[in-house]
Amino acid sequence: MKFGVVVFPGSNCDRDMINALQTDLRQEVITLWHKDKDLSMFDTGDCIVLPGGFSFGDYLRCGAIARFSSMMQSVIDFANKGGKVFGVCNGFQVLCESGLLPGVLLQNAHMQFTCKNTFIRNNVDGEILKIPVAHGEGRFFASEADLEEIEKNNQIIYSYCHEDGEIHIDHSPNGSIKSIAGISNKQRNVFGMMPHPERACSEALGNTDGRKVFRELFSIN
Ligand SMILES: NC(=O)CC[C@H](N)C(=O)O
Repeated sequence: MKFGVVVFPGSNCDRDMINALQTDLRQEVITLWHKDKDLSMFDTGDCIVLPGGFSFGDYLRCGAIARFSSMMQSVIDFANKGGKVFGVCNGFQVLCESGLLPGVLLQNAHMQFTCKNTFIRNNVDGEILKIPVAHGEGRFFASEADLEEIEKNNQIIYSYCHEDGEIHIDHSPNGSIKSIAGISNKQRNVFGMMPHPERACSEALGNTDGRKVFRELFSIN
């Protein structure tokens, strides 16, 4: 399986993502520039990754400008053909802005940028992972109708929780509705999450829980 990592002006987690995929997970990675649009080297078994950062300086709203880049039009077409797309942090914000995922990421409830380890629960197998967050606008919100759909289709892939697995708003770093840390689309080929699994893939960093996220979502070894 091949991964394409899209770089926007202001991306700052692209190197971490490429390094985690290549070095820690031993995957083939191609770096993509936001002004290009060619994805012909990927097939639908591959994955396009939108990394974290401050694309276009977070002006207007996080992800609102990146969503109009020529590469994003190709990424939307790729997703609509069934290709896998994964957005982390700013990448998640871009996916919501582009309509590939429902909902929106609002400013954190406490109005501050937060950078710390959090615990998240995988809602498929209940596994609890320690993964860091680093964002100012990570409070997931969706309309009542969208939220009903998201829950009905089991699209909440990760929820913030306590180390023991309890889900309560107090354990959320940003006040997300339903403690949502990550969701998928209904077809399960587009995924977005605020925590950064690529920052937790190396033994040198003292945490390899992030590898489990990539393995769970993309069935890689
Ligand atoms: N690390 C990131 O991707 C930051 C995301 C975003 N720009 C925010 O502060 O919310």
